[in-house]
Amino acid sequence: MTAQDPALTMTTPMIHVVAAALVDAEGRVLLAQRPVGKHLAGYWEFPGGKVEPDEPPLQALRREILEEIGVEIGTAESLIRIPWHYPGKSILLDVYRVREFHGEPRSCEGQPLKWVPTAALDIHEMPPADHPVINALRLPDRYWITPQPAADIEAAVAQIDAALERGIRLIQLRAKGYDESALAALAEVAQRHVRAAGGRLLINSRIDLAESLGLDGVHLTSAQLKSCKERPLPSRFLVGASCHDTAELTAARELGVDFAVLGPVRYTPSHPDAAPLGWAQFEALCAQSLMPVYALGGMHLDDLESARRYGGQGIAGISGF
Ligand SMILES: Nc1nc2c([nH]c(=O)n2[C@H]2C[C@H](O)[C@@H](COP(=O)(O)OP(=O)(O)OP(=O)(O)O)O2)c(=O)[nH]1
Ligand SMILES: [Mg+2]
Repeated sequence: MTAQDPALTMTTPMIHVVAAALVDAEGRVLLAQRPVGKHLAGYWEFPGGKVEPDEPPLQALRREILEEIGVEIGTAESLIRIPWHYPGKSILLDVYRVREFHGEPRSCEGQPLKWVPTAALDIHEMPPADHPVINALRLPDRYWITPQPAADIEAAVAQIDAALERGIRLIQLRAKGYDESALAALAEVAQRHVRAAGGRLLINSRIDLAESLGLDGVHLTSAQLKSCKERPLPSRFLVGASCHDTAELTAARELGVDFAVLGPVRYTPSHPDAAPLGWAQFEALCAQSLMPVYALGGMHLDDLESARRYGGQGIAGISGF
């Protein structure tokens, strides 16, 4: 990710910018090209603009989208907020996902428009503040971590199939008790099943296996965050990381991981000594994280709404959902 201007952090007033990721029936997202002569000219962005003084953000979003692309939007779901410092200018990029809109988007200000499948969104043609937004659009709202898998591979795969059946599309394979050959065998079969369902499989901590078996990615432990000097796998892999505090979230960001899991939000019997963050602290940490963050620790399906309200991508957990 492009470095921010450290001299600006704290001092410059933040400009609140609202933007809409309009999603069509095929799952494509609308991008608009910034005009010549404006800040970040030529980059492809999510349509939107500055919130006026005392204007509620959602009202600003409606106004900007009508002004720029001539459509009226229905429900807008808060997706992610990225505070970003450009040289000479600091923004809070506040992005909403909009699936309901009336009318065909048209260019009202002469700006070129295009629909892009989320898988094809390209960081190189989008403003730096938008890079984490791409991950937020691609990631689901539930991240399931396998419980200690059953001793035999068939039963372990059946657990994964059951999760796919429940609509889970992002899975972390965590199989601590498995020996080397059983782990590789399980990972290969699990990956095939998850991919066939259109999901993604990350393996816990084993960067080497993610690469050699061609898995979708790896989930780094907080200890690995300290030992890794750079992002361990290229961008075609998904890299997640376990974080508990600001320092770990900062380390994750500096490594360029795609998303974090943050917790424990609640007390959990699996980590009786860890002090729960609670939602207020979860929210404060998310707001500065600059990446999608899943809430972990005692999460159930009915916590999903809170996780999203407090700025998270969704919930992560082993049991619970
Ligand atoms: N709309 C939008 N702006 C973005 C994105 N990413 C990003 O860094 N920005 C920056 C570019 C600008 O510095 C600022 C948005 O300002 P803007 O120029 O669009 O504001 P506006 O539509 O209200 O237009 P105006 O005040 O210049 O007439 O946020 C994005 O995805 N969408
Ligand atoms: Mg604009």
